[in-house]
Amino acid sequence: MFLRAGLAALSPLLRSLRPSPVAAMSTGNFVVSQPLNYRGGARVEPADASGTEKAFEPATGRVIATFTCSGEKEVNLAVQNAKAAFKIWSQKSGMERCRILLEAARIIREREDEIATMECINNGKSIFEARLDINISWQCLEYYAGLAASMAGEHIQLPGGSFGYTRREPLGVCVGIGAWNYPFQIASWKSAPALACGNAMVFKPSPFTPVSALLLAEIYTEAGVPPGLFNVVQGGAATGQFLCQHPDVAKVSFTGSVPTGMKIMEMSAKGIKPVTLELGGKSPLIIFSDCDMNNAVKGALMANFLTQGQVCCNGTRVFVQKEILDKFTEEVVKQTQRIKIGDPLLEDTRMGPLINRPHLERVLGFVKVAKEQGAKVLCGGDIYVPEDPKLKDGYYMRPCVLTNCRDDMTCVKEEIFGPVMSILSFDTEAEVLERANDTTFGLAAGVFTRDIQRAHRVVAELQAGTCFINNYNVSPVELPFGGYKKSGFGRENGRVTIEYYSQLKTVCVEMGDVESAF
Ligand SMILES: NC(=O)c1ccc[n+]([C@@H]2O[C@H](COP(=O)([O-])OP(=O)(O)OC[C@H]3O[C@@H](n4cnc5c(N)ncnc54)[C@H](O)[C@@H]3O)[C@@H](O)[C@H]2O)c1
Ligand SMILES: C[N+](C)(C)CCCC=O
Repeated sequence: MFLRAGLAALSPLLRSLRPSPVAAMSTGNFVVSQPLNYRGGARVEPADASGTEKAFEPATGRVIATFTCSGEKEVNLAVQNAKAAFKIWSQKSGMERCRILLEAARIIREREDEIATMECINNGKSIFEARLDINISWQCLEYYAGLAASMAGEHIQLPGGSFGYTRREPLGVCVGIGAWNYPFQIASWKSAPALACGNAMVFKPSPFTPVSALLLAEIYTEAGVPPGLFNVVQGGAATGQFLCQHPDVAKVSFTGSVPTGMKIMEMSAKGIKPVTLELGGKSPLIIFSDCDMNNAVKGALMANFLTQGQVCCNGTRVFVQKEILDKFTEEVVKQTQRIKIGDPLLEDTRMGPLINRPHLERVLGFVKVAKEQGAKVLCGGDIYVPEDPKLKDGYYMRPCVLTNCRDDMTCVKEEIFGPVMSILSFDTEAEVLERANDTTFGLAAGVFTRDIQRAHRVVAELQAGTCFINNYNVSPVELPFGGYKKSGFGRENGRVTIEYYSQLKTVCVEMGDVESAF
């Protein structure tokens, strides 16, 4: 223990002697040189393979890694490592877990720039946004560290001095499967509550963004978790299936699309495993004529263009009350055209490339269909080629604002997952509520109005798990996040998530004699 304390005291000094990894990283020169699997507290090459994948730098179109997808044997090794670590970790007190998670949060904060840079290179989001994501990530660890120390059951008095109590116990080995739009943040949102509750985790990032979860794994190890407590396996559907079907996995937490979520639920049902599903959306943003126009315009941009529009909870159906439609639209277009697109590692860039070529083409395809169905493109919706020659093969497009939209158009009904905002107009509150709720999704919704009674009345009627009043896409870790309807169930963040990573044991204690029925 003293040795560990001594090393911990020395580690800031040792870190300051390391060459800064950030200084060496810029767009166009990073390649992955270390194994991308993490097991037993170290990076490892997978023990077997189920194919290979390539990871790209979206800003340049360069391949940064060709890696082996983990097969059944590697998945099993990761689960067995997690099982062994679970035995040690689950015996620790909440306070002991709290200290280690706080140390991990501190290291993330210290390495924020390096992690954010890695996120930019592999995902394409701007460094400005990536820093926000990493910020939210360490806050999430801090938040659950705090809850770890105060997790407790109940004491219930029974007749005759007898009593009962409840214990909140961990589940065991939990699996996290992530999407590519918030790679580090998703890994943090899943692992922090899981570990705080005393579980171990095997995490599989999206094959498009395999890199940054490894940094989190290394940080947990440096902070002092037992080797094997947080493991990373790589791959796509096949690797994900091995994880979900593994008999020693107690829970699956999934972030991704609705069709994959259905498969995860089916597989988990066979093993009676609880699942958390954080799925897609097509969220409404309702702008009433009495809104603060400046804030409403800023809110609409926040609701549509973060991470190049590749955000699950984006408010892509922007309903604007008729009286202010023209003024609002004009201002939204003006501000959208000002968004600086380009190299995501430059400080003034606010929009980088989309995740890959097929996805860029898919998003442009949605714009094409929108035009064919009668929508009008007010700006963007086309490929953008930055001046810098090293970016010419990147996956850039101009953010798009569509008007003349109708509720039955494809661009209004389907999740595009790109920088495409559809503006619709409405007359009355009752009408807009009906139209806003007319979707199979229910992830998020927003309302801009100065009328406080209307604001609360409207959100009470909106069928969405996360609602914003006079803002959009902010995500304090203290607030639960998750969906209604086909956008999934279970929650991430907030106190309630403890319930999704633990189980309740009831203990009934007799203080007298047994009154037998026989
Ligand atoms: N609600 C949320 O919190 C949230 C957050 C981010 C993204 N999303 C949603 O994610 C989608 C985009 O992400 P995506 O394209 O990575 O989604 P996806 O469903 O294609 O993939 C998500 C993850 O599932 C894995 N996977 C794919 N098939 C699988 C299978 N059969 N079994 C097990 N794992 C499998 C993938 O490899 C990946 O890691 C969008 O719909 C978006 O709205 C939701
Ligand atoms: C941090 N945001 C912007 C709320 C996004 C959460 C994850 C959804 O894709």
